[in-house]
Order: sequence, then C-alpha cells, then structure tokens
Amino acid sequence: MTVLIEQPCLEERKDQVEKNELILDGGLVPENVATGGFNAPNINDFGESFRAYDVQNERLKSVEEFYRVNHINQTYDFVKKMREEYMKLDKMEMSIWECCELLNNVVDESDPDLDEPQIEHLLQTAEAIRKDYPDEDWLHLTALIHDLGKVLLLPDFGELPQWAVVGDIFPLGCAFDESIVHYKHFKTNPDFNNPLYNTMNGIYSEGCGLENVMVSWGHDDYMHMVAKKNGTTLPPAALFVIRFHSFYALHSAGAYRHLMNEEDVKNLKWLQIFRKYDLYSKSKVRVDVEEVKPYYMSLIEKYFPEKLKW
Ligand SMILES: O[C@H]1[C@H](O)[C@@H](O)[C@H](O)[C@@H](O)[C@H]1O
Ligand SMILES: [Fe+2]
Ligand SMILES: [Fe+2]
Repeated sequence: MTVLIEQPCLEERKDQVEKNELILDGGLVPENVATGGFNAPNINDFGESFRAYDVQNERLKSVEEFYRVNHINQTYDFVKKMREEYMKLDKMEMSIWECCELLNNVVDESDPDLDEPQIEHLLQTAEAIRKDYPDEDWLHLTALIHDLGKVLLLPDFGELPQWAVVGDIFPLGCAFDESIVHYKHFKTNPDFNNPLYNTMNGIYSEGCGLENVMVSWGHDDYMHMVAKKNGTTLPPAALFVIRFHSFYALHSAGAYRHLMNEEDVKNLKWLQIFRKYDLYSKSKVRVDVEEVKPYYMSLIEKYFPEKLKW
C-alpha cells in the first residue's frame, strides 16, 4: 500500500530531521527513510485524526478511562512481579502462525483508530512495510509479530485486564514524562510521589541503555521476552522495535533520550520507520491472508523455531 504524503507528516518529518533523528548513519538506514517512502493518510476510519486522544466522544471517553486505570496501576512493583511470572514461559506451546490466528479473539480497548480484527492489523502493517522496504525481510516479520503479546488478554495466558496488556508504554523507576498520553492520571499512581522514582533519572543513570529500563507491563515486553527466550535469530533492531513500539513518549515525543546508549540511537531509527506503518496502515484495505501466508511462513521458519514456549 502506498498512500500520499500529507502535510502533517511532512511537518513531523522536518521536525525530526531538525532533531537529527533521520540523518543516515553510515548507510545503516535505507535512503527512503530520509526522503519519505511511506505516505500517511490524515484521518482514520472513524474520520478523526490518528491518536486524537483529546477529542470528546464516546469511543474516546472509554479510551481515557482505559488510561486512567492503566496509569494508576502500572507501578514499578507491579511490572517486576509480572516479569517474574511471565519469564517462566509456562503458559502454552505454539507456533508464531498459530498465535497470529489466536489473536483474532482479542479486542484492544486502548486503540482509538482500529476497528479491524488484529490479524488484519498485523498483515496490513507487514505488507505496507514490505512494499517500501522489500529487502528487509526481518522487518516484515517484525511487523507481523509485533502485537502478538496481546494474547495476554486470553484465559490461557492469565486473562490480564486491558490496562496490563495494551496502550502506550512508559518507563517505571523514574519520573513520568508529561508527553505521555493522559499524563494527569499519573497523579494517583503510588510511584508518582515516591522520591526514589520521581526524579528525571530515578533509579537509572544517564546513558544506561533502554535495555536496562523497566517499562510498563504489556504486550510489547511480553512478546520481546518470548522472542528472545525462544532463541529467535531476528536482529537486535527487531527486538528493540518489538519491545518499544508502544513507547510514544520516546519515539514520537523525544522524551527519555537521556537514558539511551549508542545502540539505542541506532535502533531508534528503525523504530521511527516502523511506527508510521504501525499507525497509519490501519485501514479498511483487506489483505488476503491465504495469499500472503506462504511468504510469512517462510520468514517464520527462517527466524524462529517451529514451536515456541509462551
Ligand atoms: O492503542 C495502542 C495499541 O494497543 C497498540 O498495539 C500499541 O502498540 C499502542 O501504542 C497503543 O496505544
Ligand atoms: Fe502494539
Ligand atoms: Fe500494532
């Protein structure tokens, strides 16, 4: 899918180039990144701008309610507990494709833009990237699997509440940045007034690397864990994209850069490519699953074992 570049997107791009985000780094990122290979639509299928969290309507009110509960409950201690529990990978054994199919039983209440089954979103994202970056097969597969962690909502995976699975993510253990969506609801989060956690660096040190930063628990962190622990051969940039794709404060607002190391700076360039496809490919354009399945099966075989522990 190739859509036309609209003004807001260009503005955003200009911004990023000014902030040096899209400057090519030793040929690491293909050229169409800087020149704008992907063209994003202005409005979603509901006729609103994408991620218009401040609009007042019924759908957006329930999204705000989602974030209110999310922001109160995602604490440092909660994430620590969840990571310990899910690190065990003792919930299920299945292939990547089986998980894609399972995901169709999932509804994401945090998403103001998506009205399609989850597998459509995975394939729309992957196919859009594939069109613009035909040689980066690892990125196609990354797109296909990036939201698989949403199976945490299903009974076999602990049936976690929405606030513990979906939505934007943010670091714990240091101050919440004001750019995080519906920031005001953090005021009732127990970590908000904890002096250990409410300074700019909190428990971290400058440049410590995002790998060492605890982020709110959800489908990103879980899928990252599953891919890594099952020995995927996907490159580090893929794992970075999976783990931080919901980290809008970082990849879109530019917050928390002081915690990044050099590796993160490189990986962030890929994430900034990815996020556009993740967000703007959400549309009613259906992908023929059976037609594209053989291609994705070949990628799964290349980068993953046949069965994974979840
Ligand atoms: O509503 C969404 C959705 O749940 C995503 O899958 C995600 O990655 C987000 O960042 C988010 O805000
Ligand atoms: Fe996601
Ligand atoms: Fe997504």
